[in-house]
Amino acid sequence: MDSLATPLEVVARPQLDLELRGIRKRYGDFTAVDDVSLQVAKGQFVCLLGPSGCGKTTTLRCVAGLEEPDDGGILIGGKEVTKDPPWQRDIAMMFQDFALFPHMTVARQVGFGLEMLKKPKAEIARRVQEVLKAFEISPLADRKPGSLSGGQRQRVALARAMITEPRILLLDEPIGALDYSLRETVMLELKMLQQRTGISFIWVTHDQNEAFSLGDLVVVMNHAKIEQQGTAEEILQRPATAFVAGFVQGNNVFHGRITGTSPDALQVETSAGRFYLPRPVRCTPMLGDAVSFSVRAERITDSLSDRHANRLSARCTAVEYFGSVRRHIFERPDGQVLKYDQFGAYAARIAPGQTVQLGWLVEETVLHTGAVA
Ligand SMILES: Nc1ncnc2c1ncn2[C@@H]1O[C@H](COP(=O)(O)OP(=O)(O)OP(=O)(O)O)[C@@H](O)[C@H]1O
Repeated sequence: MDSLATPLEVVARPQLDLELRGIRKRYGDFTAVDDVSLQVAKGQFVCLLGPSGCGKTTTLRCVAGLEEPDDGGILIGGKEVTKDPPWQRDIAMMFQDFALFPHMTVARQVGFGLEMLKKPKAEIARRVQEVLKAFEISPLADRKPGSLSGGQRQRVALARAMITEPRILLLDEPIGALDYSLRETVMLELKMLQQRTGISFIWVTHDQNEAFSLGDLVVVMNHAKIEQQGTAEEILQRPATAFVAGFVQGNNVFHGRITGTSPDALQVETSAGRFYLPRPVRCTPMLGDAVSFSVRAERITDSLSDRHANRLSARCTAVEYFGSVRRHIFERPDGQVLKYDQFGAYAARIAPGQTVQLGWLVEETVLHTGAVA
């Protein structure tokens, strides 16, 4: 076995489908993936989420064996594969453009992976029939990709990827090319398929709705690094960094300095005023430290009581109605913009132009404590 570039001992952990140990990939002077570590449990649905260019696809290509990392190690099913070619890894890959072969029939296309593995012809024919049936594309068996709709092409690409029953399916923006109207149905189907087959999915997307509704584990990347990984709820409710808080929908992010500490609270001075935060358990910020924190738009209220220690006044500049929520946008003279969401079924109370006192509880304020794995 090749030794890993990291000094870590290789310990087989068969319960993990995938383990990345500090992988790094450079193109000349540019680092596309920087010290990325990740553990994917058996049958997990993992979404790599982040803005364009943050390194999601490069990470996926390293797992696939299409790129070789400069440092770090990759284990699939407990076996080190860092230098193995793609076909020796227990994976399959599906791309955004589906990468179908234009001159091949659907049936041949779907069986291609088994042909490459030199399986007997009779076995290939039987498996192709089964898989075409499972993906409800049997009537398309003799058609070529050019005559298929986007949704049909997507099914063919998926059937082709899954026929070899890989341990891990790598999907790069797999529904990015589909109409919006189709996406929700396809997402639900894919989630059910993933759960039924127990194959781990590593799904790259820049769409947070996709990531949060599908992923058992969501990995947020920025500038080649992992900023935070966790469940959708952990990331939405406890963003670890100002980047994550700003990237996911619905957070108000503040920057300031610590001006007071007590055993259970921190006092932070910002351009929008003084605010109070629960003192974190795992780190001890010091007086004068620069910090950032956030509060979610639905945690804010304009019905204030003595309990709302965090308050500010701001002018409403816009109200947007989304059905389930009514979002108010506020601005302050110091430039701080604030989002305040009300349950959409409630009657409108605030109109653009009004200046309103807003507040939230100390315990609803989240201090960003840095990258969290
Ligand atoms: N072969 C290459 N040579 C040079 N730079 C590259 C190469 N491949 C990727 N990069 C750069 O590495 C960075 C990360 O690219 P990557 O495709 O992994 O990002 P991404 O997060 O998947 O973005 P997107 O969502 O736009 O696909 C980008 O700045 C990209 O230009």
